Amino acid sequence: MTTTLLRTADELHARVRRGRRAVVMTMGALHEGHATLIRTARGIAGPDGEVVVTVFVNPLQFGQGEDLDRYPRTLEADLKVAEQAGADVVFAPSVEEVYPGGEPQVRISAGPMGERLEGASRPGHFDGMLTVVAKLLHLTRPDTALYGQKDAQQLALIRRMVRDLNFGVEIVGVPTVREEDGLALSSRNRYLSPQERRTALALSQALFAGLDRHVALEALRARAREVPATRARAEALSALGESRAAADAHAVAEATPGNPAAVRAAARLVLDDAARFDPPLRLDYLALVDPSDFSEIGDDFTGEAVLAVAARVGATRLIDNIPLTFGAAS
Ligand SMILES: Nc1ncnc2c1ncn2[C@@H]1O[C@H](COP(=O)(O)OP(=O)(O)OP(=O)(O)O)[C@@H](O)[C@H]1O
Ligand SMILES: CC(C)(CO)[C@@H](O)C(=O)[O-]
Ligand code: BAL
Repeated sequence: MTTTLLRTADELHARVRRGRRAVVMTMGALHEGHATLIRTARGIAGPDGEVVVTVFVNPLQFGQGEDLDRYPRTLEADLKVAEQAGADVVFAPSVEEVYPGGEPQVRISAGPMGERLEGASRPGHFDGMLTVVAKLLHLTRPDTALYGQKDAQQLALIRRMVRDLNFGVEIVGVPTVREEDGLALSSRNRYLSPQERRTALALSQALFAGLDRHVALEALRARAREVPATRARAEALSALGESRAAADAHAVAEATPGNPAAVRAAARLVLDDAARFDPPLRLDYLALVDPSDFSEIGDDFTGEAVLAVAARVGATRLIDNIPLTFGAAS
């Protein structure tokens, strides 16, 4: 398969559409995470449809002092990755092509969800991101658009925009692709020195520590449901001198409340440790949130949640997250 490079909206519009169109939006510097999105898009579009990959470093979503100028731009290599993964078209417009009148005066507002976590650390980021996503959806007119779970808040906001503003496009989320040691693939990983990369591993390790604690507590919780009179049982076992069994039954009885706090604490321990590494990890946030609005979940929360982390290592800011389900088994 040969991938066609298009640079202008006119070229894109002149292209005769065929079958189902699936779009993957990127800022370039493509890696295996992007390739996975493109392969998934190929599967959705099928052999008779088409896959369009956009490559555009959007100035609108970068704040002052962020890495807009040094963000890697590697179009030649990107074309090869896109082609190998099955893209029909790479649409790589210039800034002037996307914003012909300069910065747009009318923009999408991300609302309250866009002010939390990433939005609090990067004011205006999500307005700029949604504005370009809206433009790219209008330019590429896909049936389906795919985004990575790695940028969970971005994915949630795009879903919200599409629903709230009736964009009429299917949004598909793709699970995070990781290195073998757990580090989430990210274009910004290429900024890291080997020492910084070692420290950066703490992000995913913290999430997995939170996940391990979560799995253990959910198992206890499920057992608590099976044994209704657990506290009474613990006391009875204790009275009989069965101290280990009593301690176990006690843990089951106490497992129900406080799971989110315990998950946060387990992750936090790993991050606190990494704050003492050389170079140190500087935590921006660790949060356990409801993915429908990215607000912190309470101790009695049940359903899908996201454990999210953002931190700086040297001059590089990285994010990662992991989905967790509370009270799954009933
Ligand atoms: N490791 C990954 N797994 C799955 N999807 C990913 C991964 N990394 C990026 N993506 C997705 O690829 C799309 C384009 O992302 P982008 O070009 O910003 O790459 P990135 O690696 O996230 O870069 P950055 O370092 O800027 O965060 C987004 O939908 C993003 O969520
Ligand atoms: C969705 C996106 C391409 C918009 O610029 C960007 O935020 C990204 O690469 O995740
Ligand atoms: N990967 C999300 C885009 C950004 O960091 O600007």
